[in-house]
Amino acid sequence: MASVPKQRVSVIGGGGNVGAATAFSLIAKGVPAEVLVVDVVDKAAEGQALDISDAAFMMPGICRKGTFKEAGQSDVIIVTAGARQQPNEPRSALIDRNYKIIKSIMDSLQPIKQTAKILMVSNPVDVLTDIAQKTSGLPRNQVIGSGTYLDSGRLRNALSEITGVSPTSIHAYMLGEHGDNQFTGWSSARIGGRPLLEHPKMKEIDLDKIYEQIQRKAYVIIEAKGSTYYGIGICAATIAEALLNNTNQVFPIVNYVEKFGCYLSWPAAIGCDGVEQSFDVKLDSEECKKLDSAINAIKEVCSKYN
Ligand SMILES: NC(=O)C1=CN([C@@H]2O[C@H](COP(=O)(O)OP(=O)(O)OC[C@H]3O[C@@H](n4cnc5c(N)ncnc54)[C@H](O)[C@@H]3O)[C@@H](O)[C@H]2O)C=CC1
Ligand SMILES: CC(=O)C(=O)O
Repeated sequence: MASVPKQRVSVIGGGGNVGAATAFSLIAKGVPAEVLVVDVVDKAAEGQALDISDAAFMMPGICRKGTFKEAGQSDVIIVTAGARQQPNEPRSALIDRNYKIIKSIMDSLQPIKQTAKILMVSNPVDVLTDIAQKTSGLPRNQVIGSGTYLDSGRLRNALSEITGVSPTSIHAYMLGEHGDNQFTGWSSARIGGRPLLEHPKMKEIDLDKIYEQIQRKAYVIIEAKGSTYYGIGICAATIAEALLNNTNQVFPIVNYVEKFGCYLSWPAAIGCDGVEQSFDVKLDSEECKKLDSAINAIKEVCSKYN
């Protein structure tokens, strides 16, 4: 039998769609980690872990079912547990159902390894990251959420179709909240070292229409097939890889930004200590107003649930 990798990543809620897609993405990306699938429904965790372990036979990672106690001793703990949206339901409506689940999960994980990093994915992710940090007892830099990394990927794909440039060479963010209060950071967007909006193909584009397409994409997928999971699976696995390998890659993710006094979706460099650096994004006056709306919406919910 091959030796067990030294680093461990646990996926809580791994019996469900997002958790299984995340565990599978970790294995398929070749992350050399022991991936534990943990779920309150033991049989779902067992089935997903066995299925994903079949995909791992030629990869450096391994996958098995795990317990909450084992998960608490992981290097990275990814939380995807909880209720998902019904068609047309906003993410914010999940808070009543999911905040109790997140609090009970943080209790079940205790004692949590002091160097562990928690990556929240369950929605509403900006608020639940705040709740997870407070209930886990870990420092703020070690508790983050996937935030608008997924939305920014959706944006970069759409911009790639318009400009004909690879999405990896388009630097553009959805910011604020992974929810209805997200906004596009058009004024900070860059392509080939130039402002994105100066690209000839962007001149005749309706920016509001692109924004709406990105902001609505999850609703469209949920209406069509019930839930979204492949995109977030690869996003969560990529963030986990940055945490394990200390890459200091910049992601628009949920992190605590001192000057705003709350967790929100904002660019940060991610390494082995969690958040290594947060950035001051250049915004125009309209974008500043949208940022204020996102901060107010997040703070209002946080104040009710803490
Ligand atoms: N942040 C993001 O970009 C995204 C977030 N999500 C969110 O991810 C969450 C999960 O969505 P799906 O996987 O589609 O739902 P799902 O219903 O397929 O899976 C949820 C899983 O959580 C488990 N669970 C419930 N309570 C638990 C507990 N106390 N401990 C451990 N496991 C528990 C369930 O047994 C189930 O296996 C939802 O909140 C959804 O909104 C979904 C897509 C993208
Ligand atoms: C469900 C969700 O949060 C998303 O796909 O963006």
